[in-house]
Amino acid sequence: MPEIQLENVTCGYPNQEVLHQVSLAVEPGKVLVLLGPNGSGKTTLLRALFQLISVQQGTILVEGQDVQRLSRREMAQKLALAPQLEMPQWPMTIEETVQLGRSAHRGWVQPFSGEDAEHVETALAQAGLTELRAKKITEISGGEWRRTLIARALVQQTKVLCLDEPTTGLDLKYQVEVLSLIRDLAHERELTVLLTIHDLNLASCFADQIVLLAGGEIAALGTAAEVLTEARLSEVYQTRVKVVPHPEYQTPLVVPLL
Ligand SMILES: Nc1ncnc2c1ncn2[C@@H]1O[C@H](COP(=O)(O)OP(=O)(O)OP(=O)(O)O)[C@@H](O)[C@H]1O
Repeated sequence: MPEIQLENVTCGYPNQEVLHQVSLAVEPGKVLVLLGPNGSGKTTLLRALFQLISVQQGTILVEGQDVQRLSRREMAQKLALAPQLEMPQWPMTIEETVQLGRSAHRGWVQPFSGEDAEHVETALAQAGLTELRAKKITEISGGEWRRTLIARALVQQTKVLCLDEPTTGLDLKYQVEVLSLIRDLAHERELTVLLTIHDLNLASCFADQIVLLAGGEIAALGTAAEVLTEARLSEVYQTRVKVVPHPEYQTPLVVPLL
């Protein structure tokens, strides 16, 4: 059974329908990468999955259950999101922010357990934040904040992890570290990952499956080699590209032509 399944999903905003009849499935332990030009509907798809916007038609299933029937708490135990646009509001520390990710498991009033603390330690280390844990989130860099959001999602210990542009603002080392970590968690611990990204070459290296969105519809779905073709990318992104074999791996490398 797929961990996540969208069946003919149509959704959007009061003044604009964004996704039209989108169907896709993510198998357990796989990394599915959503690609597509600005405004193609990637974030809208994640918002629909998390019920932040309602689905006008179709269904979204998580572990075979309709998300519309799940309570907020059940959702938070099944799905974690590292959002794209959240801004740090209060002068909390990085550690306190990451601890918030445990609330779905212990509720707001129960004390923090040893198990909660262990998960926080692990997530801080995985996101490279152990040394920075005491820093106020209002006084950290954009990349440190991005890693804090990823750690807060990891600490939820859900089976499904969704990340909206997780590498934006990260330097090269952390782009590779974050995506390697997420891919390893998927392949070794059966975490199911759905992420959006603009870097076609990172998508090519790290995705098990790619969905290319264009104008709220699926333009292509498959492996990197199946989806990332010169003709399709040039058409969808309206710019010329060359696709060559990666010098080290069996994945396509996309080079823009000026
Ligand atoms: N809150 C909103 N209210 C109304 N329309 C919105 C809202 N958020 C996004 N849209 C519109 O929905 C469409 C899809 O936006 P979405 O954010 O899903 O695209 P995206 O593929 O994630 O883009 P990007 O790569 O720029 O982040 C766009 O035309 C956008 O203007």
